[in-house]
Amino acid sequence: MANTHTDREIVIKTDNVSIFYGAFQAVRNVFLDIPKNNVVSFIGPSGCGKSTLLRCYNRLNDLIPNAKVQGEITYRGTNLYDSKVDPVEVRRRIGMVFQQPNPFPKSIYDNVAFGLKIAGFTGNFDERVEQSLRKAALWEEVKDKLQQSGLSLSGGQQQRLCIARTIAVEPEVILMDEPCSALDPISTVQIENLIHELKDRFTIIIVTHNMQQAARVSDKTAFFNAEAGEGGSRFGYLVEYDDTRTIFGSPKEERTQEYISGRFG
Ligand SMILES: Nc1ncnc2c1ncn2[C@@H]1O[C@H](COP(=O)(O)OP(=O)(O)OP(=O)(O)O)[C@@H](O)[C@H]1O
Repeated sequence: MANTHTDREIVIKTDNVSIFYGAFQAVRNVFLDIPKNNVVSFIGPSGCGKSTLLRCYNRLNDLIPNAKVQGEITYRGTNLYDSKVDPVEVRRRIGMVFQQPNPFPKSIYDNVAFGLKIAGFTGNFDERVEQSLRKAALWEEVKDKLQQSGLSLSGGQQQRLCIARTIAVEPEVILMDEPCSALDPISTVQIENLIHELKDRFTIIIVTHNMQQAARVSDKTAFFNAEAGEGGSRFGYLVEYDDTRTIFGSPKEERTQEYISGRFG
């Protein structure tokens, strides 16, 4: 039977990628393709390199001294690490939402408009700000107070504001690094519902510690683990990557089964 997920167009290819911090190898030999309009979860025990790999997809590791990427990451056929590629343009197309909501100390309106200005947007700002806040399921709550500080919002609203800010510049991919871990359960459900709606327009990669969340929101799940290598230091590697229902229902690897059933990690 045809697999609808893997038959989809591939947006990002991860081809034998290893990532180092100085001499320390944090991630080893990862192969992993991200299909268009899928939600892909990265799960695994602490320190297995989920965030490290995620940050490579929009070259945020460039900002970490000593970080080095080996192998090839291609976005729509272009090597993201080619010397001709502009990391600022990469980050416009591949946006990021962080664990702690981090609005700018500016008005709600300006939080969304700011990135547009930087990106050189010359269209109708009011319209784009409203659209972005609507897509982030925040408009109804803030439409009468757009000039109030973004910091006056609740944590869950701040996170949706950060999502609005990210989608305003119309990226194709959104990276989310534990986007709900600082939020209460109701805000978490709102963000999970939002992720469902956003996948019609965006491709989403989400790092999460919450396995139920991975099972609820994602089409595909990548399970990573960490193991001691030569010299005793621990490196992260991809154990198994498949449709989420397979990973949580009938994984091929024993390590995955142990992890999802709570026997380690
Ligand atoms: N800036 C850095 N400099 C040096 N080592 C780092 C840096 N960031 C992460 N590491 C190391 O790389 C390894 C992978 O870390 P990473 O944060 O990617 O794992 P993770 O799976 O996302 O963990 P967690 O689930 O705890 O967030 C760890 O051993 C970590 O200590």
